[in-house]
Amino acid sequence: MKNKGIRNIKKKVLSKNWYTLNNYSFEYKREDGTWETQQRESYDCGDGAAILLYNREMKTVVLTKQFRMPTYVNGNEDGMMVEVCAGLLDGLSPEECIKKEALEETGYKLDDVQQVMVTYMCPGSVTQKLYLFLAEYDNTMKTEEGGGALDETENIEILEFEFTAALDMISDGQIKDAKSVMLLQYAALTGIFSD
Ligand SMILES: Nc1nc2c(ncn2[C@@H]2O[C@H](COP(=O)(O)OP(=O)(O)O[C@H]3O[C@H](CO)[C@@H](O)[C@H](O)[C@@H]3O)[C@@H](O)[C@H]2O)c(=O)[nH]1
Ligand SMILES: [Mg+2]
Repeated sequence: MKNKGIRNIKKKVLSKNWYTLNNYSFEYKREDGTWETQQRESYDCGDGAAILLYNREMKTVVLTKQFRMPTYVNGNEDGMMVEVCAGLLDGLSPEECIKKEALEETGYKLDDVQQVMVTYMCPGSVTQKLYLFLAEYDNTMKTEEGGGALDETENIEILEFEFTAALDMISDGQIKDAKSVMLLQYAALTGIFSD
């Protein structure tokens, strides 16, 4: 840890169930050189990877739809979220993870994936680092049914949209998952569908 303005970090586990909630107390060096003690709760749900599957010829993208409880209890009417395929690393490299998740959730077997960004999605309270990928797909790569791992009760619906329709879904609020917005807008900004 390289920041000389931070010292005496102490971790206390507040909750350790599915994921882990820690409280960190630490000393922070202010501009006038004095040290102040701060407390920050920090939710550790592991790092993850997400991927936008796109087909250049058909100008389509593959997305998923699933129930997300944390959104249901905070204003998302039916709790359903349209998202790019994503999952937690669970000890795999980001690339290994996203290939496994893509097969499990969408049924597409990917060989080439392109990492385009690494982001902290909620840096004030969640430790998660998220690796964002793009990959081309076509029908020959659909080797499995998809839908998510049965033992994880994921119940994932696979959706295929015209790219322009997916962008419209951001504007009209049907897509409101940050990683999905970022990847779709990245695709638009870098012109992956232009010849
Ligand atoms: N029993 C139980 N199961 C849980 C719990 N929390 C999550 N799960 C299960 O664990 C699965 C994890 O699936 P993944 O595909 O690995 O992850 P995800 O939930 O799709 O995505 C996570 O990572 C993304 C990328 O980092 C994140 O964007 C997303 O918000 C989430 O944290 C979930 O689908 C769900 O079935 C819990 O508290 N209890
Ligand atoms: Mg997932």
